[in-house]
Amino acid sequence: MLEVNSLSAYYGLFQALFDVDLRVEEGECISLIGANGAGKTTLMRALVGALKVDSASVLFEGQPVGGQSERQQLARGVTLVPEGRRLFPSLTVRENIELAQHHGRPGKWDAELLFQELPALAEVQNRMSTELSGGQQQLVAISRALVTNPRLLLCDEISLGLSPYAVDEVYRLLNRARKDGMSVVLVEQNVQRALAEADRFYCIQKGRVVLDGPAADADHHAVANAYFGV
Ligand SMILES: Nc1ncnc2c1ncn2[C@@H]1O[C@H](COP(=O)(O)OP(=O)(O)OP(=O)(O)O)[C@@H](O)[C@H]1O
Repeated sequence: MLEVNSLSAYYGLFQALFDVDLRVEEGECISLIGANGAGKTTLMRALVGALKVDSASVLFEGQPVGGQSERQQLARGVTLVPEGRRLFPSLTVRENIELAQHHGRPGKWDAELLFQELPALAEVQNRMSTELSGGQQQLVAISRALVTNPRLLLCDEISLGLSPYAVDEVYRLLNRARKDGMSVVLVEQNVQRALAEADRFYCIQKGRVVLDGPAADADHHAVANAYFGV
């Protein structure tokens, strides 16, 4: 479904990614693991079309992503849940979700299905998104992505700063969406969680993939070494 071949990415003269190869198959969940500044967000931005990269280096269903806008990627079924949530503060929960739905693809996921799945969110649907707890805001951010009916969902640090209960809620929603065959790429700072949620993982260090494989068989010692670069 998604193919990344020898991807390099730059911020001006600074090279942030070096020859990254990566695959995501239909229905698969992969985790990107790495220390701060390793290049995970840069990779996500390249996948969603938000960063200019060589057009042949990222292919979604055989079509180049490079040179496409985030909007075009959304229309093709690739949606990012950005780090920091980026909800519209002047809109209610429902308005935030409905606006995203309006810009997304038609499909099964809409505001009504989400409120059915998340009764606690339904109760606060008319509140301003800024009045919600961090965990609830993150559920809104994921909901906004789900109602675009993506085939590939990219999640950047969706558990950051949340309570353990809220983290479980966030992953419960994600796993519910995965049951419909959605593919997922996760950036997750909690390595245990990253391995527990994913089918496969890629460990990135200083812009390079240094270790990858099935998450279930991951050697935690090797992952820790790859993560810290020892
Ligand atoms: N807009 C930018 N301009 C210049 N350099 C940048 C920019 N964004 C990121 N970088 C640099 O690119 C490298 C990779 O950053 P990136 O944000 O992709 O890492 P990350 O693995 O997502 O880190 P974190 O976990 O802190 O979010 C870092 O050295 C960072 O300083």
